[in-house]
Amino acid sequence: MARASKRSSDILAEPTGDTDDSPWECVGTVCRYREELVSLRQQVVTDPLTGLFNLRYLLTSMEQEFERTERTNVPTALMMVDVDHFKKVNDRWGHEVGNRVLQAIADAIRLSTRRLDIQCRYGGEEFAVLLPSSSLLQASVVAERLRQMVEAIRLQEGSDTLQVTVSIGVAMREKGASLSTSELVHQADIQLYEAKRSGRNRVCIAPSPCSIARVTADEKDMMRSLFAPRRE
Ligand SMILES: Nc1nc2c(ncn2[C@@H]2O[C@H](COP(=O)(O)OP(=O)(O)OP(=O)(O)O)[C@@H](O)[C@H]2O)c(=O)[nH]1
Repeated sequence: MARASKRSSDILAEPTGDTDDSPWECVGTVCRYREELVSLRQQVVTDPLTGLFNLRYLLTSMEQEFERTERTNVPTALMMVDVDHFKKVNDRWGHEVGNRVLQAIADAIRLSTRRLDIQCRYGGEEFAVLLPSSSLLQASVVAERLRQMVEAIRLQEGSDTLQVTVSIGVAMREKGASLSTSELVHQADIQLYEAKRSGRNRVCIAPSPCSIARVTADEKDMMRSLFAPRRE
């Protein structure tokens, strides 16, 4: 499972149709221009903090995958992932450490999903993963794997160890469903809200009940110490 995953740069460095002996590749100033073009294409669809795709790319990809679902009769799933109590992380450790947490979660998303999946930062401390050709059951397995992977992350901050969890909502679009991109996001968000409401650190998928978070006593102690008032 642990393997290099796709980054947005993989897709964006795709060939432009020029052949190896194209002037784009071998004439000095023109070569530089081509690199700038690739870099600009990359910036337009990439979240700079995490290197994941941004919302713009997610929405375009959802439209494409919905078309594929209509043609192939294979569903598309969406996971919405939100960091639990992230404000407390920022408040206690500062924004820079908060950013490191977001980067670590982005790495976990890359590692726990397939290269074909579209891994995005939706905004703030919320992420989205689009899973082409995936049923709700398949997506729920991926979501639970990600939940466990994030729960296992330990970030060292001075003499303290920092741990965070995520809540995840999953929804799916099948062939023939009159479900727009924003409606699919909304359905996954409803499940995400349910995961938060029922205790956080869990995956919720309609119509199943939310999976029970497996937090050990040691981890609960860790969370308590993390969120305790700052020691002077
Ligand atoms: N470090 C950092 N913090 C961010 C970024 N974007 C948003 N945030 C912070 O994320 C926090 C989100 O807080 P809330 O929306 O209250 O959510 P929460 O504390 O995670 O609580 P629950 O979602 O209910 O578990 C806010 O403090 C934002 O300032 C970012 O790019 N970097």
